[in-house]
Amino acid sequence: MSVRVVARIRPLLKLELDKDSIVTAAPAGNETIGSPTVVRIPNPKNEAEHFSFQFNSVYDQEATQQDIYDHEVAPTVKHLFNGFDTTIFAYGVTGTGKTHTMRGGKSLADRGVIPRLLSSIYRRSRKIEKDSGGSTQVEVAMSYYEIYCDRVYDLFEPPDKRTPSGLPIRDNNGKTVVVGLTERPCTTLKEFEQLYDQANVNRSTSATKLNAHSSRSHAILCVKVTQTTETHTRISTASAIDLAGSEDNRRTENVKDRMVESASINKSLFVLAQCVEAISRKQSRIPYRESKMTRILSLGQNNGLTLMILNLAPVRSYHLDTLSSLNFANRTKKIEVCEIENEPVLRKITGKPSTTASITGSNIQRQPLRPLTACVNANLADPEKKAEKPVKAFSVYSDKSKPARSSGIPSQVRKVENHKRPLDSSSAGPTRPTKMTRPSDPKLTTRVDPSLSKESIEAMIDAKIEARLANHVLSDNTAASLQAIPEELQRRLDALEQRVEEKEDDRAQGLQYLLMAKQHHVRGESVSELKMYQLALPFFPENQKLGQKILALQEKLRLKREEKTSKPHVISDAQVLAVPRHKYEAPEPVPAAVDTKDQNKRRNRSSPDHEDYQYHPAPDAADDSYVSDDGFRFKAKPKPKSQPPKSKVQIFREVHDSTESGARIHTPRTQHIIHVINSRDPAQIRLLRGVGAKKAEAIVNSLCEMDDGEEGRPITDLEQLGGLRGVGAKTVENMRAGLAIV
Ligand SMILES: Nc1ncnc2c1ncn2[C@@H]1O[C@H](COP(=O)(O)OP(=O)(O)OP(=O)(O)O)[C@@H](O)[C@H]1O
Repeated sequence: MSVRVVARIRPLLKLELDKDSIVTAAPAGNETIGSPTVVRIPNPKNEAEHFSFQFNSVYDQEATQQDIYDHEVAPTVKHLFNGFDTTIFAYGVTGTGKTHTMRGGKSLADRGVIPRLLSSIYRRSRKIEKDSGGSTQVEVAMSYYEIYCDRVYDLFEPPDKRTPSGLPIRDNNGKTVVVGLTERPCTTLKEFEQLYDQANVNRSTSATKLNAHSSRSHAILCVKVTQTTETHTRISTASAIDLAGSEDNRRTENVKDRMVESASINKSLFVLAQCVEAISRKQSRIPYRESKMTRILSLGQNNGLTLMILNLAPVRSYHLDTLSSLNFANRTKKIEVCEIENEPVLRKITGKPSTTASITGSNIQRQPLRPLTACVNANLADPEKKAEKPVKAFSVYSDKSKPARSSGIPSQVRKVENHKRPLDSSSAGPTRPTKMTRPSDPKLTTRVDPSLSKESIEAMIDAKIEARLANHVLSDNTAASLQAIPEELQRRLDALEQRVEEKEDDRAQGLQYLLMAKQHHVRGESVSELKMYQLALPFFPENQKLGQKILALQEKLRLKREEKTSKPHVISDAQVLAVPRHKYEAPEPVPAAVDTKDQNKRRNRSSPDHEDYQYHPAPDAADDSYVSDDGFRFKAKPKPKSQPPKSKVQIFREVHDSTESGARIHTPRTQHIIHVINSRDPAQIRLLRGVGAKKAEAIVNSLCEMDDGEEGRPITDLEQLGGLRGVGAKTVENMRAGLAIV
């Protein structure tokens, strides 16, 4: 079963009424009537041509909240009660209507997917209780948290009470869990709404140029439904995720904090795109661990139903962003997820399981919770369980167009196919490999496929270590049992865990550079783009495409410089770049041209790996494949090969000089550094030598602190720069040494 992907085109907003809509919904193929399943958008290079993207369903500007809920979400409710976990997430660029779709407004008509879903859950609960004559009890509990700047915060805790480092997440038998999250029971819709509204106040939102209430975090709501009969308990979870939107900071005009948030949002979405890319290429390693959001979302790993709502803005100003979202969604719809229902467990006679987490904000003791989208049931962990598998009955989402909606707002939901799994799985054909069906006998798992690469074996070992660590943390709730672990063993476990984290940090750093390179590429800033690729290279030293990309960019810049030989003394980005030598010499191949008219033919001509090429707006943008995961293999970060150029121009020797009036004038190099620092743009600052992502953020924070109420006070010399927190003379010297005329 693949992830169901539906697109929703939002209406024009008040300020956009004079703008033209370029994104439209259409029926598939040559049909003129029927439910739209295709998004059409012009080729930015040739408006006469149109790109078409097919999804499971497409909702145009007129679609109401009720339409989306009735057709897409309501059918999942009964599966939730049949024991399937469901995940619904909204994806899209900032300001395209994700929060509107998920949360919506306060009026009845405006209510989004989440309140409607809860309303259905409560209705169904009451019905089940009534129909069973009270022998089945249904309890609903919720947890709600956000991932802000790659840290997990409980939204039931006000920001001032949060631990700055956020809640830890752990893998438990391959599932991701947030440790120490509050879980609140809510017995009525009213109670839910109160808790939900209260928690939303704690969510990080800010005004940007594109959205007055822009979400600065990914918000994950988990609703746990526990059905208890006299003999069994069945738990399933609905996760509703409102992702933060990707942002083009030329358009948001973000500054300071917004930029830092934006970098984190863009990075996590970039990693998500990487995961989707890796899954669609069937790679053995999916880079889930490179961001908390992807770890938690676990797209393609979670069992149950997954629905992605792709939110789109219809206007031209979003053109390239919309294409990029469409490309992403196009890959996502190919992801297969496993349809495994949660099995009921025999109930212990002593009483009902509590749906209430015993942990509250004030209680320091951490409690492991069930995972979120990749739901783990308490029952799964129960080794003694021998419950019969219920017959599965739920619809399988496919890429086929859904049946035509009869009129504007149909009352009938999608036809449901029954895909029943035999009670005895051994009698059926091959079962899908899932975490739940994996043999638990260690002897069975030690057989290693000889075709596995060294890296994938390492990754497996790391995953095992992590799982053991998580088991260890999660299975022993009591302090007493923790103390029982010998000190030496604990120390070694800690060291192992640290090693895994460090590895991932390094790799994430490399990906961060690639992300920045892509951002510079989109802005046409070739020099910065090159710099970012060079910074990424030590993390992926064997990636040939990356090497070729660097060579091609160097060549492009060299040609540009030759054209500008008449201006040798003007310091520019190109001049301040220290270019390391690299072993790759082959010139970069010219990417295939993009067209849609004849998609199939073109597809055959372009790389077989890239079936989405035809949708890429520009030839350059199509050459993204270097960021895919297959070529990257982790290596310990080698020392940078580039050395500062030996012959430096004397003009840079002096930090500053004095004019007759006593005022300081700076050398071009100093001027450049001061200019970059005063831009307060972490992306620019980290181009300076010796400045990583963290330091760039620290510098911007330190500058903001310096403002002291006065907006944007600039630094005027290198002494001031050296005085900033976390900078110092050595860093300043390093920054200067990184600048030279080439
Ligand atoms: N279908 C719709 N009908 C009416 N208004 C809409 C619709 N979708 C979005 N809007 C309006 O568009 C604006 C932006 O929407 P919203 O805040 O939901 O965007 P977002 O994608 O969540 O943005 P961000 O990623 O920045 O949080 C809001 O004012 C919202 O009310």
